[in-house]
Amino acid sequence: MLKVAVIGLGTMGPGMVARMARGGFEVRAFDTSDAAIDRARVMLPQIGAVLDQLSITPLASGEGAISFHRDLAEAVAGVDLVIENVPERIEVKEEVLRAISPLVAGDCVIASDTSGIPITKLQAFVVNPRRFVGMHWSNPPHIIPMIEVIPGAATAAEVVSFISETIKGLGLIPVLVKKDVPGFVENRVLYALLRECVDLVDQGVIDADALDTCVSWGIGYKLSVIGPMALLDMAGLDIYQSVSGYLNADLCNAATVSDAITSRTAAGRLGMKTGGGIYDYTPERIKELGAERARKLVATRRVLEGRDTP
Ligand SMILES: NC(=O)c1ccc[n+]([C@@H]2O[C@H](COP(=O)([O-])OP(=O)(O)OC[C@H]3O[C@@H](n4cnc5c(N)ncnc54)[C@H](O)[C@@H]3O)[C@@H](O)[C@H]2O)c1
Ligand SMILES: Cc1ncc(CO)c(C(=O)O)c1O
Repeated sequence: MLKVAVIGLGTMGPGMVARMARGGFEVRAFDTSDAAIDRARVMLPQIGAVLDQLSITPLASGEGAISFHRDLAEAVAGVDLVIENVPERIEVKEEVLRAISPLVAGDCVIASDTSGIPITKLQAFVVNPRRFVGMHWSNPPHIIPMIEVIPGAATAAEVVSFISETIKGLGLIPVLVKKDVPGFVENRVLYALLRECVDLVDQGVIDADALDTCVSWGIGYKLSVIGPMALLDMAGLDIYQSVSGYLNADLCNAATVSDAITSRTAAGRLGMKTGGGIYDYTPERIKELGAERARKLVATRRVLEGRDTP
């Protein structure tokens, strides 16, 4: 049985912990915050119910044990894989990786769930960079099956294979990112899209809720079935060439973050986690949205996997 430690139990942690335990791994869950540990404990049953709805059943050998830890050495002792999952600030990741690295066995693999900090940069913070790799999950991690695998400059080929096979062994989908570029692939695409969306709302081209409807029921819906490269062939490369010819130069290419975002974060409006961001949320509405989105994501995934042919 694979032994895994997840370091950081915030937005991503509980779903990762539950998903790997469901795959039979022994999972050690660590956070420096008691509140985060308590929240993760509370979330596990509801995450498990979503995994049941996805027909992601425990292996015959049963679900892996989950243990919670406040002592880092205890959390990572004897594990095969450590997943660093702390805030997306390189100074925090450096501190955590430098703390973890001397505590693990020589053959232990350390992976980062970073959203886009180059793996080669993070490799500088561990004793054995050959055993360090990017393992970028997507939110919500217990539902989205695709995980990016990103080798850094020093990552050993067998470590890439190990992580890819581990992901496959969970019934998830590893995608190899061949070059260690900032943002990897998923977030480069997502952030190009988000930059354009924020700019369109900033310019008054469309209201925020109408933009969400436009993208979700237009390209979002389509891309869930037809990937971008396949879409080019469906639309016609001649159409893409003609439209790009006049549109590319007009797209947002801002190198800075919109004031609409920076003013909100400065005011503490971070989104659902603070009760308001682009939209406002009550605790009840957050719960409603969480359940509704999980239900819809589960139903969509079941259809995409061919489990529920309507
Ligand atoms: N939120 C997303 O949509 C998403 C998706 C994929 C990947 N990621 C990436 O995953 C990582 C974690 O993201 P998140 O959204 O879960 O962050 P988060 O801020 O929600 O949670 C971070 C957790 O780390 C804990 N923490 C802080 N310092 C710590 C330390 N020294 N040791 C152990 N725990 C510590 C915090 O208490 C918190 O519980 C980031 O690198 C992020 O970019 C985020
Ligand atoms: C806004 C945003 N930023 C990063 C990520 C993943 O690293 C996500 C996501 O997983 O959905 C995201 O929505």
